[in-house]
Amino acid sequence: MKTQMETDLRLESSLWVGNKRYLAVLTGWHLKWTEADKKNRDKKTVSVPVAEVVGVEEGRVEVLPHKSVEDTDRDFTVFYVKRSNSRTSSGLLWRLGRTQFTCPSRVLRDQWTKHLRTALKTHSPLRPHRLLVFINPFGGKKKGRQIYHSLVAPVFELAGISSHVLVTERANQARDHLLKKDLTGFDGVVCVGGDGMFSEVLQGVIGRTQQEAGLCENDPAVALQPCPLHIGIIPAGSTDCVCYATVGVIDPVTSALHVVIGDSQPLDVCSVHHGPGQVRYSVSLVGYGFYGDVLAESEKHRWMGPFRYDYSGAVVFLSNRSYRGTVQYLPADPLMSSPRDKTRCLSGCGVCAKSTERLFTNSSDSGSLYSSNSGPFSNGSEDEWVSVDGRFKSVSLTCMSSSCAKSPLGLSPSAHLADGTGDLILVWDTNPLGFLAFLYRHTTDQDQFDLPFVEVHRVKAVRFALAGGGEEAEDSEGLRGAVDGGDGAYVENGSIAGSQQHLAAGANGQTMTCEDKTTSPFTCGLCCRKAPAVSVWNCDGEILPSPEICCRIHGQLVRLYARGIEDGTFLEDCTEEREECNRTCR
Ligand SMILES: CCCCCCCCCCCCC/C=C/[C@@H](O)[C@H](COP(=O)(O)O)NC(=O)CCCCC
Ligand SMILES: Nc1ncnc2c1ncn2[C@@H]1O[C@H](COP(=O)(O)OP(=O)(O)O)[C@@H](O)[C@H]1O
Ligand SMILES: [Ca+2]
Repeated sequence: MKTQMETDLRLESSLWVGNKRYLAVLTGWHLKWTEADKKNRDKKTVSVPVAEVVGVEEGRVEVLPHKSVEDTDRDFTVFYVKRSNSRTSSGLLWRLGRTQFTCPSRVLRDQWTKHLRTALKTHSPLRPHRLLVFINPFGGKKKGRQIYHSLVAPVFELAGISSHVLVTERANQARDHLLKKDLTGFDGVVCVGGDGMFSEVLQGVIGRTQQEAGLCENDPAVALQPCPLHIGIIPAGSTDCVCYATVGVIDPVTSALHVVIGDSQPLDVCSVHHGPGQVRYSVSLVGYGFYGDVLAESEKHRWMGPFRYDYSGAVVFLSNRSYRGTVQYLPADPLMSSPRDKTRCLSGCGVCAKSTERLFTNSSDSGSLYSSNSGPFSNGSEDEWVSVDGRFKSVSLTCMSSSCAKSPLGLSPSAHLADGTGDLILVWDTNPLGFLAFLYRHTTDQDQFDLPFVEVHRVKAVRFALAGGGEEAEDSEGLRGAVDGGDGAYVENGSIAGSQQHLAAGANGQTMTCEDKTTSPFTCGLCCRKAPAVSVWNCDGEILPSPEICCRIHGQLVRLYARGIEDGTFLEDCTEEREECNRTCR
């Protein structure tokens, strides 16, 4: 049955596209046009959901690479999302589709543009009108500014979005701006950069929301307030994992289109409490051991650009480290899903949809995870925690698959973007060949969890402590203790990179100075009599100063301008008209 709105918006006319006549129909939900002068079986219909119309302009208009307008009074141009057939990565590339229609009269042209604009307003309530854009000019291959101005700004302009653009001059400028400045009137924040830049925006947006709600974000017991501002990511970094895992492709135009049509993807966030009053938020990797060491090593080679991770990965792999620790985790409900169930979280994911209901109605998944009068390491449901003590190559927690170009299925291929859980991956100490096999499987579709020294658990919270109170670190030969007032592992003279003599963390904020005074703790690892006993945590590309942490997953705390990964397989062999297909072709 048609709604009143659909009836009001319905328009049907015979229009021309080039030298062919089409029957064009605007229903409440779709704009369709079908060739009029062909026999039935040859007729092709193009159908665009109104929600995917980017803009409507009078005249014959072009936008990319440069804007040009031929102002004729019987023409109008419709811009919309067009999916590209090329399948180079896990999701679908979006392009700006454009069709120029010619009407029999100016009156009819004005009727079409008016109806289309009304339909857009009615169907896409989350389309942004005003955006705050942060560009990191130094991220990735240093092309952030160019990417924004040549590929993204024209699309924003076409969609009638007004953007306030800030090119950052220092690290944490975007975070500080979001925490302190007036944000009235902005619908969303867009970051042009990599995961580090996204992380800054995440800290700012979540922090600001909690400040305004009067909540203490440092207390792991507090149920955090979901953030009203949407976040858009224009990929221009090195790993771009958050973009890859939520869109499926690293492509600035695709991401810009998700922003302008006001797509909305909820995202789980992990709060990582790493000392009294110290919290950071992560959506992808919280990793100790291998991933922490790779990040610490890579910071010294930023000049290499994205290749620094390959180089540092090789250096760290060759240093063959493993670390002792106690990992405790609070398992998620095994009936909901499992990290080994071979499903994938795709656009419109049923597991995430069910979780929305559960997360916002069931208090046991939100506020009462920790009782507010007890610390994060002791709470009402202590007997539910599982404790594992041992020596690990790596300990990783991820709220999403964390897929990226290096690993198209990610650290945990069946993880969900918005189910309120994270996946904890424990890789026990093993021989270098075994660990290489584990790493290599990330680049293929082989199951990286199907190895005897790997385990994976779906969890709601995790705690990590140095085994034996960090005694092993203090005992390490080749390291002599030096108290430095609480900075953490691999802090080089108080900062992460840049000095000659390095320090390694001991327990309780104590750091150790390497006697050999080599430039890097990792090359040192090959020459010191004993390797450092403590690694660092990699929190979405930032090094945490303390090895002892407590993490809690907050279901659907933020929203991205994205819709999850679209499964393109159906488009290729789809014989239905797009509006009949209830999968990707919706
Ligand atoms: C023998 C082949 C080995 C290949 C191993 C592939 C494993 C890849 C898993 C990558 C997970 C990425 C998780 C995301 C981390 C980012 O937040 C972080 C910062 O990114 P950016 O701000 O864009 O610089 N990136 C990393 O920590 C890099 C990890 C690279 C590990 C090899
Ligand atoms: N203008 C700037 N100068 C130096 N560092 C910056 C600037 N703007 C942002 N940053 C920092 O740069 C780091 C890396 O940025 P990112 O965009 O993630 O690039 P990449 O993916 O190459 O690491 C982030 O941690 C961010 O805080
Ligand atoms: Ca999740």
